[in-house]
Amino acid sequence: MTTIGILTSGGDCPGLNAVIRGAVLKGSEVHGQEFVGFLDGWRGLVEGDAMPLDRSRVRGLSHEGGTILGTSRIGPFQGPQGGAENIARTLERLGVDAVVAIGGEGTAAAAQRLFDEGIRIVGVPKTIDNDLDQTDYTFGFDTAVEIATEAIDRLRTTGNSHKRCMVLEVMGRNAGWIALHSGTAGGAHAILIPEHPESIEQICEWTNSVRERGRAPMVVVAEGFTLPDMAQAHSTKGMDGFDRPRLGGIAELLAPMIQERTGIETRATVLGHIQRGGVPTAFDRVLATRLGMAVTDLVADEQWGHMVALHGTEIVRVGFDEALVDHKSVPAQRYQEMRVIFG
Ligand SMILES: Nc1ncnc2c1ncn2[C@@H]1O[C@H](COP(=O)(O)OP(=O)(O)OP(=O)(O)O)[C@@H](O)[C@H]1O
Ligand SMILES: O=P(O)(O)OC[C@H]1O[C@](O)(CO)[C@@H](O)[C@@H]1O
Ligand SMILES: [Mg+2]
Repeated sequence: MTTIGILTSGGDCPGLNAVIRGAVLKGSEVHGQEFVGFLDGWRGLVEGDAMPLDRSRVRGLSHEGGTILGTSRIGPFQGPQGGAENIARTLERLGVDAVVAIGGEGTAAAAQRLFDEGIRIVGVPKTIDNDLDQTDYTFGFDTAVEIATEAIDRLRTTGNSHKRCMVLEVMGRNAGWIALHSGTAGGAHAILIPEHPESIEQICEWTNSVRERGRAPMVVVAEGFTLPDMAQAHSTKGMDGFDRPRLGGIAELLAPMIQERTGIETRATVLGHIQRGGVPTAFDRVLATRLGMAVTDLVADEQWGHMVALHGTEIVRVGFDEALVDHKSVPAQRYQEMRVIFG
């Protein structure tokens, strides 16, 4: 009998619970596996803090947002109990044979290091940012885009009523996927993403041309966007749990610049964690459930150091090392495709 320890790490996102449910149901039914859940991401693994996970615990979970296991940005190499050797001892003490880490590119990087040092670990890709390579989509992204699109629709009506320029800031860290997809779906007049800096003059040219047609400009900006003279993404919120700058606030910076240069009254909205909360879309529930089920096969086949991924409509297996070669950024051509209709 194989016992699997599941953990969720990094920012939470809708669909995590559906993965856990998919894994527990298929693993116990098809492979005779048993499950425990490590609490609060890598912290639970490092400290041996786990809860039992059986069929009854995962009942009805596919539509529930968040993660029943909790999550954090604490790393597996941090603290006196961290590091592969200590973790191996903890796993042995708890009778856990394999670890399933559900997370984004940061979690995959940590899992790769643990795998290199002998831990039997596999992964499931997740993040609203959609920036993990070697998978076409991560669950959570579709839900975030849906929420951001609804925000654009709502900002549009109030913007139109007051003839204002509305600037919406969305998440994504150093990737512009949420901005590009929600901006496209919501018909934004300009979409600003980290991969492709735009000057304030260009942004104002777009907003002016919208006003000249008698419309209220709608600008969507990703939190990681930079103007050409900015050395790094705007950050005034200090560091995260892994000592990286927390991004955000670029919309508040841009709005007065646009207003001053164009004379159009401008308002900024920062959507924030609303993008990560609540129920997953049907697409995310299906993807998450399939990934959760597939990861139990990966464990049964002892294919350590791999994660399940979406290629087209198929669930496939890829090495963490392959997924970590590149960060999945918005390609120039994908941005240019939309940019020709800005303004
Ligand atoms: N290169 C690394 N080596 C060791 N640990 C890492 C590494 N990168 C990230 N981690 C650990 O894994 C945690 C999760 O990574 P991160 O915070 O980047 O989120 P993520 O998995 O990318 O998910 P999301 O982007 O959705 O928040 C980090 O907070 C950190 O503790
Ligand atoms: O929840 P926290 O720690 O504030 O992190 C916010 C970050 O997490 C994400 O939501 C997911 O990686 C990013 O888009 C955002 O920059
Ligand atoms: Mg990430």
